[in-house]
Amino acid sequence: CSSRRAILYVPGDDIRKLNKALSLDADCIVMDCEDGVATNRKEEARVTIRQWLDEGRASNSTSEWSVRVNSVESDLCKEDLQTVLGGANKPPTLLLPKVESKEHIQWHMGGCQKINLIMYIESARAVVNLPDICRTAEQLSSTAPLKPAALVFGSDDLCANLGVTRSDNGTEILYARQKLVLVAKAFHLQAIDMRVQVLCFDNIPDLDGLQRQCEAGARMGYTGKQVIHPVQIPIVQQAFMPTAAIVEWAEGLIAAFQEHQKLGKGAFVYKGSMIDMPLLRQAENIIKLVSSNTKV
Ligand SMILES: CC(=O)SCCNC(=O)CCNC(=O)[C@H](O)C(C)(C)COP(=O)(O)OP(=O)(O)OC[C@H]1O[C@@H](n2cnc3c(N)ncnc32)[C@H](O)[C@@H]1OP(=O)(O)O
Ligand SMILES: CC(=O)C(=O)O
Ligand SMILES: [Mg+2]
Repeated sequence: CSSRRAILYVPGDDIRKLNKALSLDADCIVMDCEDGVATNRKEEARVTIRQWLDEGRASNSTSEWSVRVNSVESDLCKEDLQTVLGGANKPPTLLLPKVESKEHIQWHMGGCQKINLIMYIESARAVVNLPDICRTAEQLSSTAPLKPAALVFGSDDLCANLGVTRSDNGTEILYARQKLVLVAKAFHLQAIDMRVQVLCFDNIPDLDGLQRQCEAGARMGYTGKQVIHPVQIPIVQQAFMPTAAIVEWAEGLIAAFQEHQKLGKGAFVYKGSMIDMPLLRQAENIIKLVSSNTKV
């Protein structure tokens, strides 16, 4: 299946935006019950999402239509799950915000079926407990119906929790951003990067800033990013797809590696760099990324 490069939030109570999302090419649409929905509209969001699923509104869409419920600690989560999962058409993926401990995962692993699980890491406690959270999710998934699929870096809530204000490049949360990607890789989870802070200057979308931030995230090992507006989708999708030049380099390297193996050479020079097994693996990762990002 294709990986999630652009993950678009749509407030679950906003029918106009849900309809709009049908015409967009986001890899994953997040129908939100959480922070994009006003407190007095939570019920409206749940019911709208349930209806949307019941009516199979997105059945022809190539996007993955997922749902972000409210957090375990919010007192809204149980009702969200009952409504959102309480019909025949279940969302393929559930996003759990503000996961802070293995107990939160154990709470969720209780009662639903064969659904991908995406966990938000967005507090100091969550960053500290991250390996424990992932290990618990992995262990429980062998018997429970939720399948851990990805970690989301919730930079906005993390900043609120840390008592800092986010800068555009996010140096104040760099450690957490790097830790998340490292732990995600250790547990074979996709790492989904933070959303951009600045949307536009003088009403003109800051797409260059978005592009730069995607490239920085991709260099760290992230393979997708959260977006909140349609205009951001193609920039993110392109930034998380290796360029033609990189693919050509990787293909050439793999071919040269095979030739040198036949000659009994484990190390050789290709386009000015020393190549051995780890470089082969890096090149293979690029080819895998291209095929997982190509929708069929
Ligand atoms: C920290 C977090 O948790 S992030 C997640 C929570 N936040 C969100 O979910 C916010 C999602 N985004 C939005 O709601 C909107 O983009 C806003 C409120 C920021 C701006 O909305 P608008 O003022 O309507 O933006 P704008 O006028 O530029 O929109 C252009 C078109 O795109 C649509 N659109 C904008 N955002 C979205 C979206 N997220 N999903 C689908 N369609 C959208 C608008 O409805 C509009 O469509 P129309 O021309 O058919 O009316
Ligand atoms: C996206 C999100 O939930 C956050 O940044 O807090
Ligand atoms: Mg959040």
